[in-house]
Amino acid sequence: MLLVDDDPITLRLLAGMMQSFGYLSESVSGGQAALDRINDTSSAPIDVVILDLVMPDVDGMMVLDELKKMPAPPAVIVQTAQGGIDTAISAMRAGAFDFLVKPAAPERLRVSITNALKLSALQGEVQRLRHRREETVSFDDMIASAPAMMRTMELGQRAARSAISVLIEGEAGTGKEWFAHAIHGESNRRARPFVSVDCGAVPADDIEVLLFGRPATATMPALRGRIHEAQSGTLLLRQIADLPASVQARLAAVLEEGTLPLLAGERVTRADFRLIATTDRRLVDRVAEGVFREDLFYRLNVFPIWLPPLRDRVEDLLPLAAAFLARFAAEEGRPRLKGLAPEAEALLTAFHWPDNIRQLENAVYRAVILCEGEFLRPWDFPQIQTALDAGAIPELVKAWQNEGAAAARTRASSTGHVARAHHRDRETPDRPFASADKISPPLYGLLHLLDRDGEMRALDALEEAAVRFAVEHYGGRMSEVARRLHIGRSTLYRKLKDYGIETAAVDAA
Ligand SMILES: Nc1ncnc2c1ncn2[C@@H]1O[C@H](COP(=O)(O)OP(=O)(O)OP(=O)(O)O)[C@@H](O)[C@H]1O
Repeated sequence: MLLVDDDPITLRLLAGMMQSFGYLSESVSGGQAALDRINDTSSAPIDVVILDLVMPDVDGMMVLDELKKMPAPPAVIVQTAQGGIDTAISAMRAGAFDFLVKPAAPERLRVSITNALKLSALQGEVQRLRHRREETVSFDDMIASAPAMMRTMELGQRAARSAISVLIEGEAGTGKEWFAHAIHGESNRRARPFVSVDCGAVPADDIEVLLFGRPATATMPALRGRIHEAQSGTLLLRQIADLPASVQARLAAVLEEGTLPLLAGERVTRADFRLIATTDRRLVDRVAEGVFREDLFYRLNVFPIWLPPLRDRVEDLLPLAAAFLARFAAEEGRPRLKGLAPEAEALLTAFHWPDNIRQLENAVYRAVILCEGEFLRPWDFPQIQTALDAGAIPELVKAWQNEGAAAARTRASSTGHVARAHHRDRETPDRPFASADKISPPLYGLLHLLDRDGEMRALDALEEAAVRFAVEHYGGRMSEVARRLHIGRSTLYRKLKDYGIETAAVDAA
């Protein structure tokens, strides 16, 4: 979040709210400083700006005008002391996502931020998919801001500027095909064909004809190969390690001679395609094993790029999950779905994702289908939980789970509800990093005592979270909420008002 206001007190208030909501925020005191920060590509990208309209020098409207010129500007929530309808209309016309009158109620601001984040994730995803369809994917369409990806992206951009052959290696589902699209989309061949062949998916007997075509015979017409179709564009050979030996030899010959395979009656044509090959097996090992031709390996390995696995780019995990969630929520008609609950984020972060981004995409899809509330919770990711239970978790998390399960069993056996409590505990590995702060995990674990910087959250923020949870947990039955919290109903209603918690109380009468 970027907080922009010339009033230091407002900035402090907003920063406090952001901390209690669990968002990372930065504050600047003027419009120009805000634009400088948003344009600063060396720092983490800004998702949402909370912008004051009335500021000296560069004011909020000028900031909005500048942001409109950017290809992918952050969502802007405008905040101003002027509540006039004209101001609101001008700000929305200038591209603001929402408009709040100062001082905005925390709950109203939180809803606005949640919606803004959802929208920006969806917009990004829509743009990425459109680019994919139009074959104009660029590196900007890749969700990749992890340090481990920076060098890789730079290599990809360099490769895009020439016609050099590229070998992309990396575990399954790391985004190799997507990366190849980006190289093509940023090259000067972007308007030319992009032809993709999955060497692992085509039967060995057919791949030669598919790739190189065949002249007409007495019974069959001539067939152009994929290699001919890629002329002047890009040829992507996926799973190149699966190419049968005879086809490897032919491909090596085409690359050596630099001419397209002749179909009957054609003139010799110089081969003019950029070759990109991908593999999830180390090609050099395949050469050592004697199953991949060394000469072809050297022809392919001119510009090798290694895509790191998702577990080595944890910074990208939650943005990827948010983008997938936005897409699937839209596709599946779940407009109420707002995002990932912090416990679900912790669960995803603790997992090691052996099948990488594709696995994350599938897990989020499944969770969107399973989810019945507004936020994806740990129990919407049953397979990930099972995998974690199976021992694929970091030692830190494992230690906490054992501790949590033991605590749950002790507590449950003392109340005679062993099965239910254990089940709950398995369903809610709520604070996987809790052992780091030496706090024994609560059974339901929805209350985070520490903020993202590892500092204690303010008491009123904790109280607010507890009240919110209680209202949700008891389905808005206020007498039950008050009874469980050991407070009077009037105290409860005062707290609801103080914290701006809107409820449709079912027993308010
Ligand atoms: N940086 C990214 N941003 C958004 N989506 C991505 C990104 N990288 C990969 N994906 C998505 O993840 C899925 C897997 O990507 P992709 O098919 O490119 O992986 P791969 O490494 O080629 O897989 P395989 O090894 O099985 O061929 C795809 O649906 C793709 O859209």
